[in-house]
Amino acid sequence: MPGQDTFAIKVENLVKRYGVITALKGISFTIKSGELFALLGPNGAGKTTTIRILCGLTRPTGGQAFFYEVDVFKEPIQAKKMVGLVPQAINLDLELTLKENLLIHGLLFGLSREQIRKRSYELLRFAELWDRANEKVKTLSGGMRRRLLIIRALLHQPRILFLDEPTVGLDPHIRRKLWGLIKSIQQKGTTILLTTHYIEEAEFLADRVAFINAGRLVAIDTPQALMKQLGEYAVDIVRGTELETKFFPDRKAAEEFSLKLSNEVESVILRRINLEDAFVYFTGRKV
Ligand SMILES: Nc1ncnc2c1ncn2[C@@H]1O[C@H](COP(=O)(O)OP(=O)(O)OP(=O)(O)O)[C@@H](O)[C@H]1O
Repeated sequence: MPGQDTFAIKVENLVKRYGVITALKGISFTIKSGELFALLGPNGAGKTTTIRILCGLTRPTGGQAFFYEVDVFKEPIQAKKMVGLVPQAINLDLELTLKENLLIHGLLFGLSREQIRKRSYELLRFAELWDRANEKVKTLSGGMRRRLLIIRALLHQPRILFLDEPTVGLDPHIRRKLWGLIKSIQQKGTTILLTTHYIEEAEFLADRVAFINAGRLVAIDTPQALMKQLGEYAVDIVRGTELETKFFPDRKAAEEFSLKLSNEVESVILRRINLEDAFVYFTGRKV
C-alpha cells in the first residue's frame, strides 16, 4: 500500500505545441498520494492542456508522466482506469435522469449494472442528490449539476481525480458547498489535481499550489510557504491611480513604513500578505 511519501502523479518536462503555439514549455511536478494539489494560473496558462494530456485526451509533444508505477503514455489504458475527470464544461445528458447519466458512464467504464446501482446509491447520497435521483438533469440547479459531474467521475473508484475549474461561474455559497464535497473526497483517500483561477479556492483547498503562467511553472509550495517567501505584512500605497505594494517581515516594520508615508500619499493600507501577493510576485501578473 502506498505510504504518505509515495507519489501518485509524477510529471517530467511536459511539452505541448499546437502549431506555432507552445502551450506547455517543459513543466515538472510531483503530487504525493492523498494530496490535493492546485494548478493556479490565468486563462491560457496551460492548465487544461496539462489535464487533457494526463487523461489521454491530447498527446504530448514531449515529456513523461506516471500515475504510481504506471507510465501514462506507454500504458494509456491502464492509466485511464486510474483517473476520474471532471471537465470544465458540464457534459451531462440533460434529458436523462441522474441515475441514467451514472448508468451510461458506468457501462462505458465496464462496470456491471449491479456495481453501478450500488455505487450510484452511495455517491448520490454522499453528494446529497439522492432525492433527485429519478429526475431529469435539466431540472437541477448549476451547483447540483456540478456535484453530479463530480460523483460521475468517481463511479469507477479512481485513485486520482482531476477537477478542471470545478467552481467556475458559481455563486459563493454554492462554491463553498462544493469545496466541502471536494475536501471530503480527499479525506476518503483520493489524490486530487485541481485547476483554478480563483486564488481563494487554491488557498482554501490545496495542500500545495503550483503557479502556472504562459506554459511554465514559476513556483510550487504550500500556500503558507509561498506567502512566507515575501514576508508577513504588506503595505498598499495609492498615489493618484497607481497602486504599489511593499512587503515586510513583521508588523512593526510595516507600521513604521506606513507612518512615514501617511502624510504624503492618499491611501496607505497595512494588511497581512495573501496568496494573491505571492501569485503577482512570482508571475508578474494578476489572475
Ligand atoms: N486545440 C488547441 N489548438 C490550438 N491552441 C490551443 C488548443 N488548446 C489550447 N490551445 C492554446 O494553448 C494555450 C493553453 O491553453 P489552456 O486551455 O491549456 O489554458 P488554461 O490555463 O486551461 O486556460 P483557461 O483557464 O482559459 O481554461 C492557450 O494559448 C490556448 O490558446
